[in-house]
Amino acid sequence: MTDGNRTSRRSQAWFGASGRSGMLYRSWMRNQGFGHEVFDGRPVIGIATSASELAPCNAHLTRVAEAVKRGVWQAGGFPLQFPTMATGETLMRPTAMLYRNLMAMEVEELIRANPLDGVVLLSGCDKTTPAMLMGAASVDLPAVMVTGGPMLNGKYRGQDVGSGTHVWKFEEDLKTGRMTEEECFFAEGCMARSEGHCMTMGTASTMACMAEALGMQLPGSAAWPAVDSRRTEVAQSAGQRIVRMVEEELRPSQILTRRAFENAVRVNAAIGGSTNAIIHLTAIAGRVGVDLDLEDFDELARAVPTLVNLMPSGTYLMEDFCYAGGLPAVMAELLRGGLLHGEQITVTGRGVAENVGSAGNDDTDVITSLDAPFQPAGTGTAVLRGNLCPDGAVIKQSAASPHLLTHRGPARVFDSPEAYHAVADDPDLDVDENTVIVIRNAGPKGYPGMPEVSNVPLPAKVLKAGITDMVRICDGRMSGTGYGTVVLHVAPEAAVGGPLALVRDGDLVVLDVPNRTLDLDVDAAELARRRRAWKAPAEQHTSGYAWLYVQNVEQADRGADFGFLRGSRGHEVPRDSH
Ligand SMILES: O=C(O)[C@H](O)[C@@H](O)[C@@H](O)CO
Repeated sequence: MTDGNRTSRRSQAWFGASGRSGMLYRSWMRNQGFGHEVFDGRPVIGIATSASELAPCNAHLTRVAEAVKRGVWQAGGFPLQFPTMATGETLMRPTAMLYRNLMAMEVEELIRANPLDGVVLLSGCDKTTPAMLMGAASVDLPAVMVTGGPMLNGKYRGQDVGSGTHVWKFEEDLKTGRMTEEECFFAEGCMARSEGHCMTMGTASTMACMAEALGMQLPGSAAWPAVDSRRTEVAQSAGQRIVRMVEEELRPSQILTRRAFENAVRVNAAIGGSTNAIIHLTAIAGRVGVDLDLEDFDELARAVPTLVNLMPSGTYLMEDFCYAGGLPAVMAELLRGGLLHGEQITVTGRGVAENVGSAGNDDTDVITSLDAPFQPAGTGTAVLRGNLCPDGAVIKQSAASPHLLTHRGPARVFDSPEAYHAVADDPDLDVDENTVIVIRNAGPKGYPGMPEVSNVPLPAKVLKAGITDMVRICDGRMSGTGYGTVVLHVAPEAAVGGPLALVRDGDLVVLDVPNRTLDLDVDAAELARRRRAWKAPAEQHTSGYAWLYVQNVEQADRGADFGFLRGSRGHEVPRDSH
């Protein structure tokens, strides 16, 4: 080993200590059978894993951790695996998003409090990936991410079915009698054929791609299926690489620069990524002091066509994306068009261009070119402003119906998703295809946690008439696997008195996505009168974590992080414990 930094390493403040403290720090570790040599100043690498049977997309990470460990040992480091909390969206109520910041806080504190020189972050789904990145960014020790990989493509009766995306489709089929309960029950299993996260371009796949686009995971990592042996190989490489990163002192603050975020925003547009990426990237940027606002997402993405033809915007699934060349093929194409910062440093210690320069595209149906893109530039996720969303709102155009992107229709307002669900199947519900369904009080403070409730199913009456989409507006989020003409993340949210709180049944809503506006056609004096009469909803929580969350969470346009968690708090060695 050519490493001359052994004695100055952070972990040596524990393991290199003399007297009582050193004995305490080393002795109990030896109950795991480690010999004295592991304390000799070699890089001590934490392997943070969100493995949990309650977060199914993360359940296999213990196996991935074994490969990382192997790599760390091979490179001369000392690997120590530790669990973090896991926030799986499919089981956690009211939403895993309520716990993203808690997990980020836990990751940050665990890294800082322990004798670690670097960390490998293992995560498997949409909230665990940003939570790990947020926590690690706030500590700023060398860190590399390994995401758990997508499930194999769903297969049902000869057709590809996508996790999430087909849940919404099958729900409609059930409502309109095209499918029976038994068929749905069978199809459930067909959508989850292996370990891994959603194999659509939902938020898990998107955030895995974002980690790679930001330069925080090794090139090509995002797309390998969870069960592919190359996922294990890449995990082993990450284990080897983190040891070198510690020696090179390559930290997240050098990787997560404004340019890295600009790359990620453009890659998100090219892959037709989840709207949730906007919230998570904003929150991660907040941890490293990078200014990234909603307008950046719109402006940077406008020049980028959607290149990747994956559900929910398109046809294919993550396995196809992987075999076509995965993210390196997309990034190579964006570089060719001058749309990425090629010199931006990544965890490899090299720039983006060097990492992906030679990547080829093996299926131009799945990953299209800039010359013949799947969808033209400017049709990705748009940021809206107007008197209904002064602090912004977003809409994923590629997953919406083109004919509804310019729409004027009467509002039908529901104070909660439950209020809507209670009447959605009523054949006499006073709605038609022009109605704009407004769901409010689903924002960060209002629900709380900003759940994925915005893409409510269409009213049964409308579905039965053969209508497949309607405009919906909400201050909540939508699953990255979802689709429809749904305006999301309306800020400020209704629960803090945002204009969404003032909408009444019958008010005309004017949506103009090409001009990026969302307005309520009600005069200002009337809105002011309604505002004076508005009363804030009663507090739902007066103690506990949910109370802490509501007190501190910022609005969607700020990334819904806790205000007090913004920025980096570094990795200074804490005081002795005995
Ligand atoms: O945003 C997403 O992709 C979601 O959280 C999914 O993981 C979940 O809704 C299941 O489809």
